[in-house]
Amino acid sequence: MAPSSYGLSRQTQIYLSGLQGQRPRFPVDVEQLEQAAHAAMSPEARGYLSGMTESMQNNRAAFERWHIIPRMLRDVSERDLSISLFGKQYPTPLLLAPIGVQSIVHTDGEAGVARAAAAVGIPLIFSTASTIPLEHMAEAMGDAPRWFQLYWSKDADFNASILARAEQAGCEALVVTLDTYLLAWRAQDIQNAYLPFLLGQGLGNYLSDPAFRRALPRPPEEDPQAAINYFLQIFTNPSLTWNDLTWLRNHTRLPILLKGILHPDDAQKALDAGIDGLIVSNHGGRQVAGAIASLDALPPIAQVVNGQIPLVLDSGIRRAADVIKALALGAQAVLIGRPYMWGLALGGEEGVKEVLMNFLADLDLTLALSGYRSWTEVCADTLTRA
Ligand SMILES: Cc1cc2nc3c(=O)[nH]c(=O)nc-3n(C[C@H](O)[C@H](O)[C@H](O)COP(=O)(O)O)c2cc1C
Ligand SMILES: O=C(O)C(=O)c1ccccc1
Repeated sequence: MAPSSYGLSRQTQIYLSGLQGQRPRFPVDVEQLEQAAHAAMSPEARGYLSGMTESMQNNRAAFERWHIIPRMLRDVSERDLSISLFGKQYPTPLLLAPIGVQSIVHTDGEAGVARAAAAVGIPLIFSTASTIPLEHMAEAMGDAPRWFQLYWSKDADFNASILARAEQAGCEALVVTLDTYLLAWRAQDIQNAYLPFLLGQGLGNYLSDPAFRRALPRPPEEDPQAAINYFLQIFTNPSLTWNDLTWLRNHTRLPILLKGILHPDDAQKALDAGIDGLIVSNHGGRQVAGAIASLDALPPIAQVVNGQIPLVLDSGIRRAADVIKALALGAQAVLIGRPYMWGLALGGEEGVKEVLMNFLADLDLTLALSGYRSWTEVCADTLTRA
């Protein structure tokens, strides 16, 4: 992979545009970006995207308890930000988290995010709960890398069918989300009595699926309500256990990552089951109020896993320094969630692109200024406890 120059070229381009009187169109500072995006959204979409605020603050506090100790005079003129996962090379350790119902914040929705991810070169994880079918997102991305996230439903035929479709659409890995087998008590959504599926949003993969359609009394075009009801009936499956993972292995050739692992004993169970990777995540603080911050869960999990399989972290990644902290504590990659949705809410596809290009520039410069040329050099010594 070519040495990185994300940072310097982006800075130069922005400063030069400034000479022509042009300023960035969207807030560069991530807190201001969030505020501006919140102001641009409907109260229902804002409530849905935010979820539970106290668990999110817990995630942020965990990042703030670690500080980077920059190192000097180490020739960082050429940098390589790339990583390799499951035998594939990716340009940076960033991927876009699977986020359902993107259509509620902007009409560009999933297609806009897919085009932006492909343009910027950050792999995208398709959510099962996308408003458009995964094939449409794949088409919008050309050859750019994508993974698929599965909400493991009660309908085995649908599960098998959607896994085959994801493989067919060029997804390179399968993320199985374990922490959302019920939707949490989310006060804002309950207050707004708002669930996007009831309005037909987020059902693209279901309505287009032959197995799902076979289970309906009439086609969804004739009887949308019956389709929504069936979706609500099968969407999640709280009866799953570790034994069910064999079914998955028999239905996909892709590497399997489990998303939502927070306890080292669960990490051990995943290793015993022959799982290929873990996503250490508390679902962006959206499921269990008072859950451990994912960054705090990472070191004990990294100890158990001991390099046997890749670890990915999400929940609270907001800027480059957070990525360095996660990698120093044992992750090989991270997922960005809400920040790209804020870009989408403010500027559709262009907004997502801008947020991601700023993130990459920050990542390149912060890695260099911390004294590192590549991720292999980042380790426990990189950080100190605040
Ligand atoms: C609006 C919204 C929808 C989400 N939908 C999904 C989903 O469909 N599948 C999934 O595995 N995770 C979903 N997540 C969780 C994200 O994948 C990710 O774990 C979380 O957003 C990361 O935290 P961050 O937003 O702080 O970066 C969703 C998160 C949000 C904010
Ligand atoms: O809202 C969520 O956090 C989430 O994961 C989800 C669940 C179902 C459909 C879409 C998103």
